Amino acid sequence: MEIKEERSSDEARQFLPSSQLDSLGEPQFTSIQRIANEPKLEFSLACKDLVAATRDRKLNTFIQVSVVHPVEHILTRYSSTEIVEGTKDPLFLTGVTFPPEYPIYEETKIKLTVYDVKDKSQDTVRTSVLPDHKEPRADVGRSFLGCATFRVGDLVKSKEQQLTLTLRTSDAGRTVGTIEVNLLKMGELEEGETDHITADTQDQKSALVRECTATEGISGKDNLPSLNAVLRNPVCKLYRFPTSDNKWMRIREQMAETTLSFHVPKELINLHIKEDMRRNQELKDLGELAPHWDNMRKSVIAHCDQMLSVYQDTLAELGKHTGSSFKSSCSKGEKTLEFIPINLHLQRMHVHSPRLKDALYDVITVGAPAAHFQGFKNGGLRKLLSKFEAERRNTGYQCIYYSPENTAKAKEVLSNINHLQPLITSHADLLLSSASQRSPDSLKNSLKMLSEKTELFVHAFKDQLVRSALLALYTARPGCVLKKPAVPRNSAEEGADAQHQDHPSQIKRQDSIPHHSEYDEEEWDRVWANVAKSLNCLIAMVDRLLEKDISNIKEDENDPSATDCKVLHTGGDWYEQLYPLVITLKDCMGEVVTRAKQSMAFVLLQELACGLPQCLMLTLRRDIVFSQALAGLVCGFVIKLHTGLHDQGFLQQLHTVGLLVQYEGLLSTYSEEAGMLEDMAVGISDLQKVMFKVIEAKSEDFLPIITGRREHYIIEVQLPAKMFELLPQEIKEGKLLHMYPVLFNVGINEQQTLAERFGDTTLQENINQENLELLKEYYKLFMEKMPPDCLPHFQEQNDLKGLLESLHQNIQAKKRKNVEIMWLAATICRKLNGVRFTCCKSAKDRTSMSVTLEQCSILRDEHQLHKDFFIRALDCMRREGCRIENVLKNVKCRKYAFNMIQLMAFPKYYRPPEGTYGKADT
Ligand SMILES: O=P(O)(O)O[C@H]1[C@H](O)[C@@H](O)[C@H](O)[C@H](O)[C@@H]1OP(=O)(O)O
Repeated sequence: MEIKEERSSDEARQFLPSSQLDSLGEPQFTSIQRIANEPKLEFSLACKDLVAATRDRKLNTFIQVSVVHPVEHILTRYSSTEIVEGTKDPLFLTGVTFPPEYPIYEETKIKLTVYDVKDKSQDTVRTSVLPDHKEPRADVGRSFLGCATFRVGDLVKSKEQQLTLTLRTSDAGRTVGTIEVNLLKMGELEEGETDHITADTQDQKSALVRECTATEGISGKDNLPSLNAVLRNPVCKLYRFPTSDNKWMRIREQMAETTLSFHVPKELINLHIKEDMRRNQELKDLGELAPHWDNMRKSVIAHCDQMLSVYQDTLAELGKHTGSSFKSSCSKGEKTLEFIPINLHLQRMHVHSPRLKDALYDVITVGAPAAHFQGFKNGGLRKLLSKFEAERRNTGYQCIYYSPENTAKAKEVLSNINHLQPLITSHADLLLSSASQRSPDSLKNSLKMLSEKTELFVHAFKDQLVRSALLALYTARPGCVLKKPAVPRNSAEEGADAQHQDHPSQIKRQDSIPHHSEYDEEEWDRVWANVAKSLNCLIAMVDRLLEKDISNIKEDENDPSATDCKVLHTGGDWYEQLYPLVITLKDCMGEVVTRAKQSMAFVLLQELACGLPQCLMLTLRRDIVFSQALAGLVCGFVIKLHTGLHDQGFLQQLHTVGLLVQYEGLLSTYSEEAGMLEDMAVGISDLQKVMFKVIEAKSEDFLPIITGRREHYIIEVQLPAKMFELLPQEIKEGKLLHMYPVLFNVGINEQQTLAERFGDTTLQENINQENLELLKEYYKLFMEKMPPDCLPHFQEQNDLKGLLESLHQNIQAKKRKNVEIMWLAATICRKLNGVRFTCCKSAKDRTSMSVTLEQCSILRDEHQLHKDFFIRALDCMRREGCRIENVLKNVKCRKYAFNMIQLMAFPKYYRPPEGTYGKADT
């Protein structure tokens, strides 16, 4: 029989014979009845009276689960249980679950093979992909005990929902015990069913009682289309753990990749290309410049064009990418995948425990957003940006220094112009068409819109920066050069900045051209004020026309015979009277636009020229890091929105306060990872520039839409009409939703030991301190804006206050590898309804240790996991759970990439179980 190793549900299609592939939707096999979006089949396993090959040997067993296809009889290795030590009656905590899309039918057979593990560290079969031997070799750390096969239909139709199978040796001869298969129904559990099993091993001391209670479905089948649009290749695991009062709780662990890994970066690069093309055009449109400035412009444009082609090439490459929707850890240094987040996944724990409501705990796991291809030789963004800014200030380069704030302001003014000018033009045209139709209401409306937009437009130029830049540009025109800086009165660049706002000293003034004293500073005021004046004229004219109209109507009421000729006469008048005023408004606006655009483009020219080519490389680096961070954030937001749709408190919090987004970083502050942490800190902080908006989907394409520019992005998340209806009015009306990202980092590996002993940990300390302040600000806002009883977890305000205080103290304490910081920050985040992220370099090894620890700690603290089973639960999740599958899909090997030295350096609960770690090609 042919053997295959199960990978993902997508690949599950490969297990079907080609004749079946076409009929996947309508198989000729009997499908298993199930609830939409719920797993197809779930069962738990236990063995009884196992017989060891040699007497006196205590058995350490696990079961390997394989699926036999009904037609082709291909055997697919599907999953395994954990190893239960020292008993002939093992009860396995790891169950088996088949996700909704898995091709499994009543006719499908399942083979259960029991192995005895002799040496856990040598348990290579389960840590790598090897064919199943009919007679497994005993020299690989385990030996075959026996196997049994059953038909899925027999299990689902059995009266007791249970099968007891005889285990036989492979020659179908000797009986070596029995296996009990218990069907589980997570969504619709029966009341009062109990099953007492007393374990006889050290780990299974307590009497285990299985009891099921009815549950409220929380997976939300209505959410399917819009959630399915972003989630891919789910992996699903099932466990049952005892509670402190000897009941069973069931845990479904899920992990899925997301199409957003590629969608968001592609959208973003597209926007960068548009933004940069527009900027390059604006530089070209600066008009005639003196030779010094013109050469500078040429050089800047050449560099910018080069950079533009880098973005275009990357986008083209990403366009070719098909297949998997995640970037593996091995691809982190690939140039064409620079913008894609590493190993981005949703990690979900669904808890169904007796007497408690079902609960979902989500963590987004992703590699630290960082520019791996550019490398970390000179550090990361945090250092690079401040170094660059300091150098730019201090070098006497031949250009004018504008502070980062003023450069950002210039970009904002340009963006406002580009946004408002077409709007004003179209409202002005609407006004004229209302006039020609002689429609008073529509005239009033279009005038209202026109006034609003024109006021915004006029307001956009109030900044002193525009004045100072206009003068600077004036002096940069051909023939005008100055000895002295051309700083106008009340310059925007005050204090230190003003000293640097200078022209190249070596350029001499030519006497034939105007001195800056000849510059008419008031001219700009006049041009600018003309827009407002021409708007006022329009308003006055419309008022007059409308007044006249009313008086005509009154007259008509007295003399109806005069109506016809008046309508004709005054109708024509309206358009004719307004037309010249509209043209004047457009002309005045055009004049302002030309001047303002050129002056602002001149500011941008300085920014670029001062730091070529580093500034473009830094922008690229920042874009790369931001793209990775944004893909994760969008994924986190979409999932949070779907799970919180029925929680009115959360929705209110979302639009009144905003969303807390908490990142747990596990990077060390030593060597390259310090650079990664610097990148990550900037990338996360840049997420403050992002706002979300929820819109109703008009088609089946639910993917988010991104608009904006580097300083400010809006992400429109689409929901189907039925779900959109559930939102509060404010969100439905398009209220922008704010993000509050915070990062807390605690390095835990051997590199961090080095940093603590011989290096420097200030980077981590500073980041944690800064982000604590941000978290406190969010908490303050939350307390001000939200009623105290609005959150499900928010029973005691003091709770949160105490946690924040404790976090504060732990950060101050500067204790080594203080993982308490992470637990506190994560708990605060959950209590504040935030989105949780966990990141290390690749989100594969350390992240897996951390999320599994977090899951088990939640089970202990919130769901009464029996304290004796804490470590066993942790080991189950690490050995057979979603995260080892994550390792497999990244490096094609089921081993966490830790060696003994690394392990010894980890805090105790971050160490994986024996046999699950070792050398792997990462
Ligand atoms: O997922 P990570 O923890 O970043 O993986 C690390 C691992 O912790 C470390 O022990 C190993 O030596 C590798 O550096 C892993 O990183 P890769 O990015 O190479 O997977």
